[in-house]
Amino acid sequence: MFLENKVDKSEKRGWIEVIAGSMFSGKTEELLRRLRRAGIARQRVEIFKPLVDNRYSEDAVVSHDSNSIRSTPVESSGNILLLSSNVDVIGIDEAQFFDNNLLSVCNQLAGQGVRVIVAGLDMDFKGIPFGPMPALMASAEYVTKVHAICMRCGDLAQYSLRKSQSDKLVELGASDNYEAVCRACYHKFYKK
Ligand SMILES: Nc1ncnc2c1ncn2[C@@H]1O[C@H](COP(=O)(O)OP(=O)(O)O)[C@@H](O)[C@H]1O
Ligand SMILES: Cc1cn([C@H]2C[C@H](O)[C@@H](COP(=O)(O)O)O2)c(=O)[nH]c1=O
Ligand SMILES: [Zn+2]
Repeated sequence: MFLENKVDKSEKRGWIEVIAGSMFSGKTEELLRRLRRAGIARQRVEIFKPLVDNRYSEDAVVSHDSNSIRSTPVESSGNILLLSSNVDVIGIDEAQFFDNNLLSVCNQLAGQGVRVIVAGLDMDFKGIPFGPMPALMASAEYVTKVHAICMRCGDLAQYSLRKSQSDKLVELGASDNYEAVCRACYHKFYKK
């Protein structure tokens, strides 16, 4: 379980937390948990997600278990900076879909004393690091890797297997088109 630093009223220090993993690994649930706790601590919280992610809702971050929180959809990472005055905590979901400038945006916000919590897929369906996620994981103070359960053998899963033949990097979906699988089941699927 992630434990928050105590708020030091004399000096406002920011940092970056990354929650990374495959689809269905609980990234969004963990993000929502941390943001709700920040709200209980009366911190000012803003949540952003990429405009492209309209899978469940236009203006909410929604988990696979239908938990949700209001969020602002933004077209590019630069918009996050513009919309982040007077906040203590910023949550960003589906970070893999943002441009590579997201790292600089998060570093600037952390430098201004903001706690930045980023959730996203660490790998795409090909097993390749996804968008700005690897750079964010390298720069973050805290990285939490969460795991799903392999839908084929019950082991811990870290891959998002795409069931359709599409080769596009961005293809929205859930269990209709994706399965969480472990390393062995992922490679077995591609050897067939
Ligand atoms: N294969 C799976 N492994 C673990 N949880 C799963 C799986 N398939 C569906 N779920 C559900 O998904 C929830 C996590 O959803 P969510 O936080 O939206 O994940 P993520 O953001 O990582 O895709 C779990 O609590 C569980 O109810
Ligand atoms: C692996 C992979 C996934 N996507 C899409 C599918 C979903 O819409 C999101 C991931 O959502 P989650 O909250 O992590 O379940 O990303 C994609 O576009 N490309 C991929 O390679
Ligand atoms: Zn497996």
